[in-house]
Amino acid sequence: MSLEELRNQIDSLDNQMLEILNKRMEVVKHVGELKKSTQTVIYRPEREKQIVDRLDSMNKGLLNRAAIEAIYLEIFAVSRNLELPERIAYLGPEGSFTHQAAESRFGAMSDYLALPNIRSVFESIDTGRARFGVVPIENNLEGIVKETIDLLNETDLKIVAEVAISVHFTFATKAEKLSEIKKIYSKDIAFGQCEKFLNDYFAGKEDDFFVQVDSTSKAARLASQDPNSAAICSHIAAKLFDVPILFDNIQDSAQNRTRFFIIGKDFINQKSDNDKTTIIARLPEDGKPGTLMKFLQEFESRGINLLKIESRPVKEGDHFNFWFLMEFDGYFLDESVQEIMAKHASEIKWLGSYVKAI
Ligand SMILES: O=C(O)C(=O)C[C@]1(C(=O)O)C=C[C@@H](O)C=C1
Repeated sequence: MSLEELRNQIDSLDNQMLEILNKRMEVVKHVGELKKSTQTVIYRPEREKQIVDRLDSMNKGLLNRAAIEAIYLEIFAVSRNLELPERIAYLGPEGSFTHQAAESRFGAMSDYLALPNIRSVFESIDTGRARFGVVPIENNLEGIVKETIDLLNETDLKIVAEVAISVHFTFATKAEKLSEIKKIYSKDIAFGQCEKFLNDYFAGKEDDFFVQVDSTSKAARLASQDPNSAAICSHIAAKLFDVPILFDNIQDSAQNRTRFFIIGKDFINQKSDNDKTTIIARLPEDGKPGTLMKFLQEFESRGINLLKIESRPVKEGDHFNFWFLMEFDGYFLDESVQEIMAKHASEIKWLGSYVKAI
């Protein structure tokens, strides 16, 4: 068949797809009207997962799961915007890994708001400037992002979903030679993830050679303004700010992944077939041995699989007291989870139950 004939086939299929997509949007519009009249939330991550799972399981064609998911995330984003445009705040500026995580979930069509720090993302949701926020929670090499879990403890915002993306760092600079570089900008966590590279090329430099900034894309912007500096940043940020990439993939591990939370106000997911729950536990500070162990046994005895436990200082008085962020398999209304939540009601703050992505 000639190229022209093949293209004619594509045109005809595109016409059919457009017609079907418009039909889908008609139905979505009705869903939006229904949700408006019943005041229910638009974004339903568990329903989106169900749709992708179903399509993947019945799929017999050339598309793989990742391709189906990528196409449908855009369709969902367009659908949600048709139902009710909702703004998404993220730790910016544009080109940050958080931006990449936000786009991987909310698609290119959503209305985004880049904010300078994690606290302002939380505040934007609290004040209604944005409906959802995207913030980093942990990296598999560096560990937890303390600011995010401290803010989850301080505020009443809930976890709507989790997203994980692979992190690749580049070393970008306008300098012609490495010897011309007088400082390197990056985020604390990124410096930590590129230690081997920094030791190979910049061992023995003074502490002020490494300048910590709020985000890796801010680092790229600063490096674009000063040819005697460099940035450790994402590929997109280097491109966005026009800073040439001198070295690519400089991270210590090829398996470098960051996990992000999508947070929202007054948000409760419906149960899916694969949920995770996050809580904060403030156990009594009576100094009795075994308090934490007894609490953990509540999970073990009910067959609940614990996934994570992180301790954070209470920051009151001069004691060494801690609270714990805990994650486990299951949905908050599961009978076994409810038993623990009821028994320890005054000690537990529920942060959300959401589709497990990791
Ligand atoms: O099923 C819904 O609740 C919808 O609003 C429709 C729809 C979709 O496009 O299929 C859109 C947004 C939700 O996040 C989930 C699904």
